[in-house]
Amino acid sequence: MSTTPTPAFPGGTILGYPRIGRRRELKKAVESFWAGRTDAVDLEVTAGTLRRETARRLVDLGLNPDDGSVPGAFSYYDQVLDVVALLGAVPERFRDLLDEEDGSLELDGYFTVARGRGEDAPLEMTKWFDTNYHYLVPEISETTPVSFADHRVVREYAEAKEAGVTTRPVLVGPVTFLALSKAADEAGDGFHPLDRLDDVVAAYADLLRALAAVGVPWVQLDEPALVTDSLDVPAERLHDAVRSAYRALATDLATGTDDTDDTDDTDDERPAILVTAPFGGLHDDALALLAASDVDAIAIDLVKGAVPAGPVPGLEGKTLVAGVIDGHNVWRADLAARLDVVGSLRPLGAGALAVGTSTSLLHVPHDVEDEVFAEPSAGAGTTLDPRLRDWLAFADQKVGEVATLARGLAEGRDAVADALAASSAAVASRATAAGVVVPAVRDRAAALTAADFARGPYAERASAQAARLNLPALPTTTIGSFPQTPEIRKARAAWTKGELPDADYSAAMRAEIGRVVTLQEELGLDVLVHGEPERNDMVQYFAEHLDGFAVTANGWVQSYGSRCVRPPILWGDVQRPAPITVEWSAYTASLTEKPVKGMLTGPVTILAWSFVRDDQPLGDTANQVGLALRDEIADLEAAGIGIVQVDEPALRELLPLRRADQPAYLDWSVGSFRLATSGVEPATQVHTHLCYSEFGEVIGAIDGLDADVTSVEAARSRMEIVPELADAGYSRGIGPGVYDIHSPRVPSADEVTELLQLAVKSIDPALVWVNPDCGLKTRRYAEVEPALAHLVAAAREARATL
Ligand SMILES: CN1c2c(nc(N)[nH]c2=O)NC[C@@H]1CNc1ccc(C(=O)N[C@@H](CCC(=O)N[C@@H](CCC(=O)N[C@@H](CCC(=O)O)C(=O)O)C(=O)O)C(=O)O)cc1
Ligand SMILES: N[C@@H](CCS)C(=O)O
Ligand SMILES: [Zn+2]
Repeated sequence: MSTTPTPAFPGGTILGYPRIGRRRELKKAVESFWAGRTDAVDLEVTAGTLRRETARRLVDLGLNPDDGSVPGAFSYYDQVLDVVALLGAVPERFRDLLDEEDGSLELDGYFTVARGRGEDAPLEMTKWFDTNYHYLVPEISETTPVSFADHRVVREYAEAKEAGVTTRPVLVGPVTFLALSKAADEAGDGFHPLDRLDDVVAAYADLLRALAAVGVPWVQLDEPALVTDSLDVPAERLHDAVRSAYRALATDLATGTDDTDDTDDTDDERPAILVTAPFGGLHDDALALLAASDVDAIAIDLVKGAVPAGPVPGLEGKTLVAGVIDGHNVWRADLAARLDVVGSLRPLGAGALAVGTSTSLLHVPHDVEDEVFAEPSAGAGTTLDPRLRDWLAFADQKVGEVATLARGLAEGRDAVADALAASSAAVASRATAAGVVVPAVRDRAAALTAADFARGPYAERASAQAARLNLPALPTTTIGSFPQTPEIRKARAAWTKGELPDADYSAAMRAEIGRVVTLQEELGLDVLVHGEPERNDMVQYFAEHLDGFAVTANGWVQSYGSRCVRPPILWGDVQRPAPITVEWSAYTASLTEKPVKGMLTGPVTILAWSFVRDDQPLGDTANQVGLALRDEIADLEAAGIGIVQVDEPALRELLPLRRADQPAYLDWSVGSFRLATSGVEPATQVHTHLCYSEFGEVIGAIDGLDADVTSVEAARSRMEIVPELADAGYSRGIGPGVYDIHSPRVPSADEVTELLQLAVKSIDPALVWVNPDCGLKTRRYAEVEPALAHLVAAAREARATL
């Protein structure tokens, strides 16, 4: 039984912090290691410096250096992969990478599991709850090795301690780890990774003993699986797992023999345990279970989740960490209102309350002060409107907010009265600022009718498009982007800095488009694209050209591994001051006789990959973006572009984690896409593209988009989605990806043929298009050229057999 060290984290805490570095130092160090320019020691030195600087920075920002309030949440690549490494739980194909003595994985091996090796595919990547962060999916079977193999967490604690900060190691919890894993190929029928819970928990217990042995006061185990009901595990099974895991970790390991002992020499078998449940409301049953367990603190998300009803038996011996500062968006909080929410937890009967963030701060940029604030200027526009400075809170500002609220909780509101007043004033100034509400935008949205969301019958569209486009059976195309070469990036970097004049930059991009068109013609593709060289990112680019958005200079957020994005900030009503893509598409069309596909990012994806305003329903914001895109599509059509693709890769990502909330989401998300695309003539062909997720759950919505052609990621799952779509009655064009662009591997023509045959077996071949899984921006030409040549050859061969 634990005697709880209450109150925990009286100065407030955060659940995690960005780890890529303020200037992407980790990204650069990791990529330089991969390229062989530096060795593992160099990388470890850079990472160590970054970790120490982070710990000290968090203390400077107000977190207590001595009581485990500072999270130790570093990762070289991904926190789920870190647990795979902790346990040595790698798939069979990577077992040779494990150390023969202790089953651990060296840094090189760790990256190999993440990135693959020759024919050995890396772990699959998928979205982390409803964020734009991707984790690696562990593959577990009855025989996967599981032990406490890697002591990195212990070493990193010692490193921070040495630098004067007592950190709280952060790990994905055992239940979430297994709930998110998939059964490895060799697993028997009916096996679920959770069948290995006892083994995994035993390894975590060994880790906790090792942490206790070096005096770690607190450990954090993240269990976001407990906020969703849409995993493939029944809630009862998850709850049984929670009961069993935390009995073994919290009850069966002794702790608290002497909480006042500040030496490292105790009889504790484990540190105090904080279990967190970010990204939504914790299931009532799970809260009850955790409260009844012997864990020492529970963190709940009070941004996405509601205040639970109380009292909750068992909480009296625990600290409840109130996640009132939003870890997933960038708006400065109304601190007085947030303090009220903390106060409203009193009826739950917790032994103590602490202030925290709703999620890790991994999902927001480092620091507002890293931005350049100036009146909007010409050029690429990474300066921020000075008004935004006062409205925003990135990770560092959020730590300050947590510290202020904690002080208010401990000492009373008067102690922080000035800070509360300043935050309320900032929130109020945002509400009334010019551009936040634009009457013309509101009037246009209010005048919409059902007719604005619908096109004419598909049969009529299909025949008009066939007559106009005159395409062969199994038409070939690509998803839009071609490789973003170092030359393109260099030119854009120079242009952004003002070192390359607009005309020269534009000429460089046009030259690139010319090369991409020539290549596609030589390859024999049927529908051509311009290759998107002018886009830094498929969302940021549009945000730069729409009113109501701001973009940052240094607001990098990790998307996966070393890849980062700078999510735009959607702060006001959205409108399109001028056409965005028309000039590029029209120029492309002037270079070829083949049909050219215009390329836009859809409203849902623009919202999903931006920091969105929180002062109106997301559906209203989506319709504003939808209307701006509708105007863009009308202009493309007027410029003679006969095919327009509107990408919605994030349609699945924004799907609410609770099933009850999903129908309303699907309604507005599908609606905003239809609003964007329904203004065109029947002869204009609308494509959409979906990737990065399992789309089985949104099959109905894919049909509801009413696009003439839908391309979907399908190569790795071997066309799994095609029969699912056919069974659901989907009967418009479908382009299941036949080239897995996530891998440097070049598929042979035979492999492409095999995938194509699988597709045409389960759906009318007249509907099938031939394309890669996604855009080619992250690949190199040396891979893309042969892969596309094989794709075209396979399509031609298949045509002959139809
Ligand atoms: C499709 N995906 C996307 C998601 N979210 C988005 N917002 N965008 C997406 O495309 N989510 C799901 C997936 C995630 N996938 C990816 C894939 C690839 C990246 C990626 O490559 N990111 C790049 C940064 C891209 C970018 O913003 N490029 C800019 C700036 C480039 C840069 O760093 N320039 C250097 C100078 C370069 C030089 O001199 O050579 C600099 O500024 O220092 C651009 O092209 O202008 C990355 O590097 O991580 C992300 C998500
Ligand atoms: N048109 C985009 C879609 C990515 S999801 C591209 O090709 O990169
Ligand atoms: Zn894609």
